[in-house]
Amino acid sequence: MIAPRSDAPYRRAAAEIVEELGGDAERGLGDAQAADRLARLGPNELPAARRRGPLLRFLLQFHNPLIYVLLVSALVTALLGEHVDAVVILGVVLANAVVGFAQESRAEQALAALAAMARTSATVVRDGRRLRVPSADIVVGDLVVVEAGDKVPADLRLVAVSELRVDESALTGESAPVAKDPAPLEEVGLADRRNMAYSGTFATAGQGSGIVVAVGGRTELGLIHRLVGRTAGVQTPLTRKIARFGRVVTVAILALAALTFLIGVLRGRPVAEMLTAAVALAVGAIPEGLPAVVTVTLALGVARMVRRHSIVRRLPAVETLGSTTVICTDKTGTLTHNEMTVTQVAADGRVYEVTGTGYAPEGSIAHAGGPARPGDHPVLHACLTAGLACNDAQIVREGDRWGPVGDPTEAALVASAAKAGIDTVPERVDTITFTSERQYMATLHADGTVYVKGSMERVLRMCGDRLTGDGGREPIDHGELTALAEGLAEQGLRVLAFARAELDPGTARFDAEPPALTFLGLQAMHDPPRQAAADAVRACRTAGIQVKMITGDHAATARAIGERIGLGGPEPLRVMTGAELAATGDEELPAAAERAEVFARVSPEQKLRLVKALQSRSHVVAMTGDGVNDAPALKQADIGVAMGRSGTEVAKEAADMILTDDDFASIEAAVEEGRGVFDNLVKFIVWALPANVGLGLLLMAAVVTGGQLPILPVQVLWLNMTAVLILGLPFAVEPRDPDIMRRPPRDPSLPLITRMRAAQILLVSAILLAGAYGLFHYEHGVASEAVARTVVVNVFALTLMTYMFNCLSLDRPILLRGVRRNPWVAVGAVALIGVQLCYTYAPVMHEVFGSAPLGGTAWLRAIAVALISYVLVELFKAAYRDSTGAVSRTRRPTLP
Ligand SMILES: Nc1ncnc2c1ncn2[C@@H]1O[C@H](COP(=O)(O)OP(=O)(O)OP(=O)(O)O)[C@@H](O)[C@H]1O
Repeated sequence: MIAPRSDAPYRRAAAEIVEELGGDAERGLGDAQAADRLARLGPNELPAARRRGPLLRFLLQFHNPLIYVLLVSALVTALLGEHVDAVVILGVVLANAVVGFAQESRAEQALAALAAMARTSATVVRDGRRLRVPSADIVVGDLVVVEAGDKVPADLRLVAVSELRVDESALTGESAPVAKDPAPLEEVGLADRRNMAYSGTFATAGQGSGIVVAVGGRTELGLIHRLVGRTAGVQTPLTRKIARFGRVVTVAILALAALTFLIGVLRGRPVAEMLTAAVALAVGAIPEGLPAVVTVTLALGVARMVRRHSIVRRLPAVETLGSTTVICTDKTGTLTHNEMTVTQVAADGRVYEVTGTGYAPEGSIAHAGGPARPGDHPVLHACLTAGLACNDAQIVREGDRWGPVGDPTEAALVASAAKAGIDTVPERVDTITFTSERQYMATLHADGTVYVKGSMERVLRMCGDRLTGDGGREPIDHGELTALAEGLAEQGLRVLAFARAELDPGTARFDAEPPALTFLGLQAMHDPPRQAAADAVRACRTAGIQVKMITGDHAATARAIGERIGLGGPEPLRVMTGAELAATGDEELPAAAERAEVFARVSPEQKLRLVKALQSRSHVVAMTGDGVNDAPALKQADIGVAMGRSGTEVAKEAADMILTDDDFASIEAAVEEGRGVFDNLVKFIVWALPANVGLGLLLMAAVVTGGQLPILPVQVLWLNMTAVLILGLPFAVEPRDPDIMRRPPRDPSLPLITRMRAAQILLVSAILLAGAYGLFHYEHGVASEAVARTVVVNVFALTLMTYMFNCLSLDRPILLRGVRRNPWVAVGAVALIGVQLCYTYAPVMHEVFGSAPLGGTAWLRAIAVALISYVLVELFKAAYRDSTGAVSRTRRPTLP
């Protein structure tokens, strides 16, 4: 890949590099020094993929078969001496390009803004203090700290590590994490990649620190990036499908236009007239605006989701969200606030009540109605001390509130210890960190004491006896303690168990596992459920979406919280534990996974199995996760959702969507937006296509029956420029249907345009054909050709207007309510009437477009067609609604 150079940083001693870069391997750079380097050398960003310049993007708007047709026809028209027509066509082509350019730029801007939001942050040491800064602000010489879950923000020459493992697959394709083991500061050591951590890779375990040797485009990732030059597109499966549909239709219509031309000429009609007919046909029938509308609607949907706290990382997720059938969610932080407060402590056979709220170290500990001074309750004292000793968190005062720094579970233990006046512990010399798999944490202190805390099951297994009030020990009764813990968990409390052991003072390290322990007690903490989450769960149930809780917590805690959030509705919750999951074979798992609402004591690996099991039952699964080990499940899920606040960079990178507020309600909101985007697209397409089909049919009918052309190319262009744009616009800002979350999820295998919608499109096309063709011949009999053509244009414009009202809901009549919900509908209607009056009466329009003034009865006839169309479509919708009876009624998804 990249030839190793003799001066490559991994071939040099870290100390030498630190000196050369003017850094400090302990205190890092100074703030001012870092700011200066940032200003001088620029941000730590990969050079943006070279974007096409605005001029090129504008010119590309002309790269479109329809535009070619128009340009050729402008040329032919000019050669025929019709200069006005030629200019009109060119004007329309230009306007079309401007509109397309503007829409595309808007979509790209929305997506660029998103990319900026999804940027990562990193930990640096500056002036001896650790800070979290945007990765872009990192400069060469910075001392960077990475921990499990972090993305390495720049190329680092490592100076110190502790069990650091790095997933370098982004760089090397090798998926097994690489153990990092740099040479000491002054040495070169093995002179290989183990000395380094590279930008764009992920720390999957342990931690380490290193000096930044390269940033941005100068990192190894940057070099590769330059070689590959990837450009991120705005395409999704849907936009691709629509673009393909557009291409097929375009080719078909061009062929049809050529055929029409040939038939006409063979029948002896003038070539110029047939050319005009063919051009009008091509212009009228090709749905040229469709792909742009789809892209813009998706981009607008993405922008709305940001306002509702979800950042979509991959555009296709917007489409998938609308068809989500199952949401698997974490408990802590997503369904609850992740604000832990210890409310009860069980020690020495007693249960103590702890008062106080939040993380404030203010409150008291009471037993049997009286205060319990820790001095009189040595086991209680030992249990609270263990909570403070085996702990990496702090509580800090912010204004008049106390907040946690670090793991909220641990911060709660700091607060409970403080309430008993315990605030110091012996110096710590070694640690076994907590992981969800390990389920405990252990610390070794200078006086030889080992403190352990973790889940009840795990800690009890390590305990041989328990501490008694007189300082002695007695055998433990597992059954009794388990019952005690479950009693607390059933109240929805998160229960941690505490234990300790004594080693020889001066022991410096843990051997593999902690020794046999003495049980101290339990602390149970309250984590208030989120009210918004409960509402959102209810909304999901109504929308036919199952919500499942997946948690590492105890089954009883999970069940109690699940009940409070309303996961099972009125029915009792079905809980499956990780152990049951492990005992269930791949064949039975899908059915079991579908049945249960709560999965407790589940490991991240089991999440992956669960997603696959649900998908095997044709579910579209959204899954949340925040840890390093959640990444595979997030990738496997149809919608991987990472937590913006608590999530690791690894999880965010694997996810399709990031919640900025970690709240379950935001997932529900995103699903709602996803459904809305889809709905609006369908509405727009169902509304827009009849104009194309109707115009195509009208022109073919005229040529086949040998009559005069009922509409000229410039008049078709007029309709495209006015009616289609003015009336199409309100669809872009159309609010979601109020009953959008009362429908079942969309079946992703269904086509965008179902049979019923296709029938509706054909119905309106037929009305347009009959109305325009009939009135053209009638008017032609009593008035001039110009008048007859003006009537045809007005029939199209007015019918598209009444049809817009039909399409505001695809299944319910909502004429007035629709206007109140979306005032742009009224604006569009009034504007359209305005421009049509201008078209009909302004002399300049007569010149340019060949229109003519209409009398009152001609207007009435055109209006009649529009109204008849409105009524017929409403009847059609009603008939369809009655025949299925399904549309707006709640329906639970049918479970096999
Ligand atoms: N910092 C910690 N130290 C020791 N034990 C812990 C710690 N945090 C949690 N535990 C114990 O481990 C169990 C599992 O915790 P874990 O963090 O895996 O659940 P969780 O992933 O937070 O739950 P959720 O999936 O709902 O977010 C908890 O029930 C608790 O008993």
